[in-house]
Amino acid sequence: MSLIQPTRTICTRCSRLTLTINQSKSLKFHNYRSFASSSSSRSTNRLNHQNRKWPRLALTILGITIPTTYLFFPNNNSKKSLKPNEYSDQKVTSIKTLSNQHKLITIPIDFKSKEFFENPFKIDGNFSNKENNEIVIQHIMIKSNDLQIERPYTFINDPLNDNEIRMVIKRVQGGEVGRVVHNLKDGDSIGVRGPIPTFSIYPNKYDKIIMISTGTGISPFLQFLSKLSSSSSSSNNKLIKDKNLPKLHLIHLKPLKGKEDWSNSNEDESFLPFLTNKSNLKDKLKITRIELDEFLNKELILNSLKGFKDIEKNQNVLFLICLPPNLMKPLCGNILPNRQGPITGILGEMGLTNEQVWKLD
Ligand SMILES: Cc1cc2nc3c(=O)[nH]c(=O)nc-3n(C[C@H](O)[C@H](O)[C@H](O)COP(=O)(O)OP(=O)(O)OC[C@H]3O[C@@H](n4cnc5c(N)ncnc54)[C@H](O)[C@@H]3O)c2cc1C
Repeated sequence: MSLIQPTRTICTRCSRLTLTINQSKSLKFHNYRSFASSSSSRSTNRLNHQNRKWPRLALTILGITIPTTYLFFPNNNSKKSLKPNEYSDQKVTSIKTLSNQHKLITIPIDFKSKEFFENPFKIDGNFSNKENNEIVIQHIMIKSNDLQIERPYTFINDPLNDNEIRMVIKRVQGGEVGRVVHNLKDGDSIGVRGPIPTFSIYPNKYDKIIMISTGTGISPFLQFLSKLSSSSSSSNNKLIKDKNLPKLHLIHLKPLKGKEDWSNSNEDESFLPFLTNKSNLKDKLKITRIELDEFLNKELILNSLKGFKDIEKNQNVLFLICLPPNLMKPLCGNILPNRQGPITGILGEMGLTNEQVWKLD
């Protein structure tokens, strides 16, 4: 059975869309009504009679063919795949309130978008070295249509595993994109581009990886641990197996008194209670919570790093730090414009270098 496809043309006179079935029996929807109403002679009536039949037949054919055509040849504009360099409207399928300031946002990803997670590219533009188990931590950009500004957000899960990206978005006072996201309702759409690489890491290269965060600074670590967990449990990845995983230590500062500890809730399976139960990370992952006392307390940090002394001189330790400037500075020194800056503060005093400490925005 052959499909009769209407040809789409734009009328040069009136610029309106014209659907044409077969060039010889051109049916111009926008002309039909005026043609029929203006005819008065017999011949015109006969023509009218014929024409009355044609539209009915044509409409019947179109009624069958347009939906069929749409099914098999969907319009390109309807595809909503993610692209790193171009915004597309993405549907937000779930919005959960985690605290007064935090919302958990879920955006499903389609089959085509998966390639960016399956074969992620790195900051240097090259594809990740999957054979050597390189893991790329990624973020997406969300834009505010009102002000035409964009902000980066790091998802907390492994999209390849979950077919969706999930993010925790904090609303800060006077914040524009935070306001836009917090006003969304389930089913609304938002402009997204990405994924974009944040940093990449070869976990097998290290004996121990220590991650220190507070608030939404934990997001890159939740993503890293989710990706590590799914790659170590995947049967086709022979190299990252439990025994090859580094020791993992996540030190997450507790929120100030009176604020909700969303990362310790059961609201999402990337959060701490689920991470600690992931069978393939269980023996490797240690989670320490530190009471945040406005300022970073050296004693508390050193206490939480107990056992670290054993490997202090070991080159194979990596610190990943994602803290706001007021906490980053006393721990390891602030990030300088366009570069990491020297390792100072508590970690600097311990003799750690830029090789062993990565500061994250
Ligand atoms: C790589 C990367 C990943 C990120 N991932 C996340 C994420 O997963 N979740 C998330 O919530 N944010 C994340 N951020 C921060 C985010 O991109 C925005 O900076 C933040 O949401 C504020 O944007 P806004 O438009 O709402 O506020 P803006 O209009 O940019 O800021 C309004 C005011 O709030 C201040 N402000 C900005 N951020 C904070 C803050 N954290 N605390 C207090 N005051 C602040 C600004 O200085 C300004 O005065 C990430 C940033 C980077 C660089």
